[in-house]
Amino acid sequence: MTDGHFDKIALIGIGLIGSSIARAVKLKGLAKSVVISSRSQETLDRARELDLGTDYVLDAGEAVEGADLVIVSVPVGASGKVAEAIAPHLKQGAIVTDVGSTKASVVAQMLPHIPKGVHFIPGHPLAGTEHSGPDAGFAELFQGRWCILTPVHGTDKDAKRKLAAFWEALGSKVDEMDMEHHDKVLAIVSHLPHIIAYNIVGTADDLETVTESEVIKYSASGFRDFTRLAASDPTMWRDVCLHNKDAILEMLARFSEDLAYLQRAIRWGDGEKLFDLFTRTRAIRRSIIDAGQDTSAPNFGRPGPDEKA
Ligand SMILES: NC(=O)c1ccc[n+]([C@@H]2O[C@H](COP(=O)([O-])OP(=O)(O)OC[C@H]3O[C@@H](n4cnc5c(N)ncnc54)[C@H](O)[C@@H]3O)[C@@H](O)[C@H]2O)c1
Ligand SMILES: O=C(O)C(=O)C[C@]1(C(=O)O)C=C[C@@H](O)C=C1
Repeated sequence: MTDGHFDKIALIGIGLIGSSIARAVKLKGLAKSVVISSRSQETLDRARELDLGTDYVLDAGEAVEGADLVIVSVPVGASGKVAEAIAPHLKQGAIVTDVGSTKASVVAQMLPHIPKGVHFIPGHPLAGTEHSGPDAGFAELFQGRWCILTPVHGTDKDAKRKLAAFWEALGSKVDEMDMEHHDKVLAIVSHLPHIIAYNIVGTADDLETVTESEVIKYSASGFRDFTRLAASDPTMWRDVCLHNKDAILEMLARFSEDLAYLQRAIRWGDGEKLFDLFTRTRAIRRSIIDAGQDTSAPNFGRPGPDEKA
């Protein structure tokens, strides 16, 4: 097998991430066979209609028989049960990975079930959208995005290299993190933004009853752009919140302290504090775009022709 290629890949879960992997593997010819497994016959039938793989099975254990690479792409709260189901069917030397948005909990759930001689290397592609299901995926999803691996102690270096090469073949940049550090970083850059988006949509909806007027109807592009994340899958984000609870609560506390600072500056009319904060944070947002991390609206946030940079 050359770098990034595997004879047989098994995809457990074929939603946005699983189907994006399937499409990219097919486009780049990274596997001789791709077995797709979903617990839902309807989802499996749709995956077949979309021609995402070579074989389609309901039973995850059957799917991983003889597989060289197994990728678990299910809500993080389900990863332990999937690991338990596939464990007896994994071949020696196989690589098992996941794509879960939290890592410490996934490792705690999956690692106890992984047999000796099988390489478990947790992963997380920092790429996605607010959409779900096999129709939502696209081959380019991972292009130019980070994929974080959080190897457990004693991980085989050759297996790790093969998995990193696979993600690089999908277009990702690969880095490694300790799983606890990953969960803290993702709590602020991903989990908190989703929680805030869900929350503000709820607040706006509640205000409609309080103001006895239509609030959401008059929301403009700012509200729409800010709350895109609130369209994300409830099952996925329920699980993220429950399985990264400590890091999320720590970041929520920090965020609330900073919000109190902002609230106080508004209450006391401290325009200088507000201006300084907004200037600093706008520069940070622009640096994210300049670093090429934001592909949603490449020109969004850049200074207009009449704006000072
Ligand atoms: N959506 C994103 O932007 C994104 C980005 C990076 C990582 N992830 C992670 O990828 C994983 C999959 O997310 P997604 O966006 O592809 O979700 P999705 O809802 O699009 O697909 C989830 C898949 O898991 C299956 N599934 C659901 N519950 C299951 C269960 N209890 N047992 C077995 N299979 C089950 C579904 O049938 C579906 O095939 C999650 O762990 C998520 O945290 C998501
Ligand atoms: O772009 C989006 O809509 C996403 O939610 C993708 C996103 C994120 O950036 O927060 C969401 C969850 C992940 O685990 C990784 C990426």
